[in-house]
Amino acid sequence: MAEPLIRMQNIRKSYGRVQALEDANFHVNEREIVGLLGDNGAGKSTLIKVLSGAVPLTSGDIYIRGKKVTLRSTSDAIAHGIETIYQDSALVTQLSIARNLFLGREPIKPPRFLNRMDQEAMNNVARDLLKQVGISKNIPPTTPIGSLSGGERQAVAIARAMHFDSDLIILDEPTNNLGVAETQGVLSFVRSARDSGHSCIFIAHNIHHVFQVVDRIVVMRRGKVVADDIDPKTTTVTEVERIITGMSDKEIRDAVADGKPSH
Ligand SMILES: Nc1ncnc2c1ncn2[C@@H]1O[C@H](COP(=O)(O)OP(=O)(O)OP(=O)(O)O)[C@@H](O)[C@H]1O
Repeated sequence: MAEPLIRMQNIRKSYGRVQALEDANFHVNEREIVGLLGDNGAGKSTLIKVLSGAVPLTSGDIYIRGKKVTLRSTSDAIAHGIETIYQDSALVTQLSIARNLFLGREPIKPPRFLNRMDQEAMNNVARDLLKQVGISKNIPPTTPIGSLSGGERQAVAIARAMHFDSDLIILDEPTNNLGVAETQGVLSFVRSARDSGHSCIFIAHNIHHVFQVVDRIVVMRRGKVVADDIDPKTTTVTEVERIITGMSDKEIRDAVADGKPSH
């Protein structure tokens, strides 16, 4: 079988005496959207922070396409093609969509020694990207981020990750505080990221949003991954909720072995 894009093996993370991750095993395949679910304190954010280089792991290994990597910082993770989009995705509200897409990585116009940003190149790329994620209608790339809705801002952050060729885009609660139409927009941006060859990890407390967009669901409990191959097409929301909160570890093992949670 092909190596997954990302494999995290026996990951442990302790914060003093708190064991946030306990031998967690997790993987993401190429072109796959994985939904990461779990109750408060289950360890989702810690797992993602370890993968995005934001916190160091205590022990365990991370592989990208089968090659072991060490992620010492968020820039390390970005250099390895892992981009994390938080709710407030570090966009600068006063700057245009185009400038935000290139923040810190602006193209320079020739002659290079004059060090002038290539505004036209940025606008052209921005126009294409906005079309790809489906928000090009009547929104010019020169529009300041401050005048976009929450959903459109998420789209810009996703477009940025797509343009800079992130293999894995991690979305931490991207639909929080969004209305129904905006949520549908964000879900479709996530699908377009997958369709153009990217993988995504999608974390959301709203399990219905997860069901609408992911290819596979992974559930964490008390620092461990307790189910990692739940198919949203053949499993119900109620069954997944039971795995998140209700079932004993043995019940989950039996249910996952049967391919379906028992009733
Ligand atoms: N910086 C920290 N210092 C100490 N303990 C922490 C820290 N961050 C997380 N923890 C603890 O680690 C455990 C896992 O927390 P984590 O935030 O990863 O869970 P989560 O599944 O993301 O929860 P939520 O859905 O509430 O965000 C919890 O017991 C939490 O209190």
